[in-house]
Amino acid sequence: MTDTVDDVDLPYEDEAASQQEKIEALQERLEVLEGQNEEMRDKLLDANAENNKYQQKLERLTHENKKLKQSPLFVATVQELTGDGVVIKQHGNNQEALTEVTDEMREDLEPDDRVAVNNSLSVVKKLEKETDVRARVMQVEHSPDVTYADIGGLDEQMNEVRETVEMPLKSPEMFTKVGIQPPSGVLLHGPPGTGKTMLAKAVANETDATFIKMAGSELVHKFIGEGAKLVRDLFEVARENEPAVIFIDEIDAIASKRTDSKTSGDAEVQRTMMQLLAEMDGFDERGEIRIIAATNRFDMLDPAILRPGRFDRLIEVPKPEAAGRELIFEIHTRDMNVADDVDFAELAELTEGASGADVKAVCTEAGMFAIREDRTEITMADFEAAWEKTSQAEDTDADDSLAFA
Ligand SMILES: Nc1ncnc2c1ncn2[C@@H]1O[C@H](COP(=O)(O)OP(=O)(O)OP(=O)(O)O)[C@@H](O)[C@H]1O
Repeated sequence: MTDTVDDVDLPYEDEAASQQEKIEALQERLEVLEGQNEEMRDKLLDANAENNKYQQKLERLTHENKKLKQSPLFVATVQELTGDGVVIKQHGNNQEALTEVTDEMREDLEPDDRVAVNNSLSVVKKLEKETDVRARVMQVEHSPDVTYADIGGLDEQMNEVRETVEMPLKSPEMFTKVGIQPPSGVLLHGPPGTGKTMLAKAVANETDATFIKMAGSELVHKFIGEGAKLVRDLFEVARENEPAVIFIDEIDAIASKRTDSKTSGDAEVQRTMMQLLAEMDGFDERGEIRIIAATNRFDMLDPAILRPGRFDRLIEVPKPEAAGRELIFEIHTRDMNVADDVDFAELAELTEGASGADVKAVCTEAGMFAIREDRTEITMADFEAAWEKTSQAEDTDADDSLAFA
C-alpha cells in the first residue's frame, strides 16, 4: 500500500500515458488521501477525547483550589502523631482534634510544627515556624546607618519628619510643657524609590532608636489570625526595644479601601488592619515608640487609617526635581572616582523623571561601564550611557507590565 500521495506517480508529463492511466493514477492518489484523512480524523477524535478528559480534570482542580482558597484556613499546632492520624491544637480556641493526613504530609510533620487547617480541620499545609515568620517579616536594625546627609532633595519632608518623629523622641518634655500630643503616626506617600525608607531610617539613626521595618504585604495571610498576631508581635518587639521607630512599608496591602467582597481573604486583611488601628489607638503617644508608614498607592488607602490619632500627618515624598537629582548624584558619587568632565547639573537635566533609586542605579551602571573598559575613572559618557541603559530598561519593564496587564 502506498504510504503517501507522493508515492503515487502521476504520468502527466508522459505523452505516451493514456487518459485511462492518468485517471487510474488520480484515483490511486484519491484513495491514499482518503486513507490519510481517515487516520487524521481518528487522531483528532482521540485528541478531543484526551482534551475533554484534561479539561474536566482542570475544572475539578480549579474548583477544589477555589474552595480551598475561599475556605478560611486556621493555624494549629501538631500535638502528637498517632497510628490514626495527627492530634492538632487549633490556635485561638485551643480546640484539640485528631485529623487524618496523607502519608506524604505525615512524614514531614513533627510535634510542635505549625500547620494550616481548613474548616473541617484537615491539614492543608505545613507552616514555617513562628520565629522564622517573625524574622522574615520584621527587620530589626538597632542602629541604621542612614543619615539625613545621605538624603538629597527632600529638605521639606525631612523637616516635617524631624518635627513629628524625631522631636517627640528627643524632647518629649516640650510636648508635655506645651500640653499637646505629638502626631501619633506619620504617613509617607509617593512613588517607589524616592527615599521614604531612608527618611524613616535617618530619624531612627538620629534618635538612637531601634528601626523595626515590616512590609504590609507580609501581613497579608490567608490563615485566620496570623496577620493580626504579627501586628501584636510588632508592637511587642517595639516595646521591648524602646526607643523604637516602627516603619510599616506598603501599608496599602492591609489598609486599602474596604471592598464589599466577602472572601475570607479580604475579611482576614481587614481584621489585620483593625488590629493595627487598635494597637495605634491604645498606644501612648508620649511613649518612646513612633510609627511611620509608607505607601506608593495613597489613593487606595482606607480613610479610617488617616483619622486623627492614627496616621494623621501625611507627608508626600515625590520624585526629585532637577536640583534634587543633582544633589542625589553628588551623594551617590561621593566615593566614586569621577572624571573632571562629569557635570551633575547637566546630568540632572538629562535624567528628567528619575527617582532617587534611578539616580543611584545610573551611578552604579556608570561605574560598570568604566570597569568593562578596564578604566578606573568614570566619565560623563559613562553616565550618559548608563542613563540610556537604565531608562530603556524601565521603558521595557513598563511595556512588559502593560503587555501582561
Ligand atoms: N532622596 C534620595 N536621596 C538619596 N538617595 C535616594 C533618595 N531616594 C532614593 N534613594 C536611593 O534609592 C534607594 C531606595 O530608597 P528608599 O528605599 O528610601 O525608597 P522608598 O521610597 O522607600 O521606595 P519604596 O516605596 O519602593 O519602598 C535608597 O537606598 C537610595 O540609594
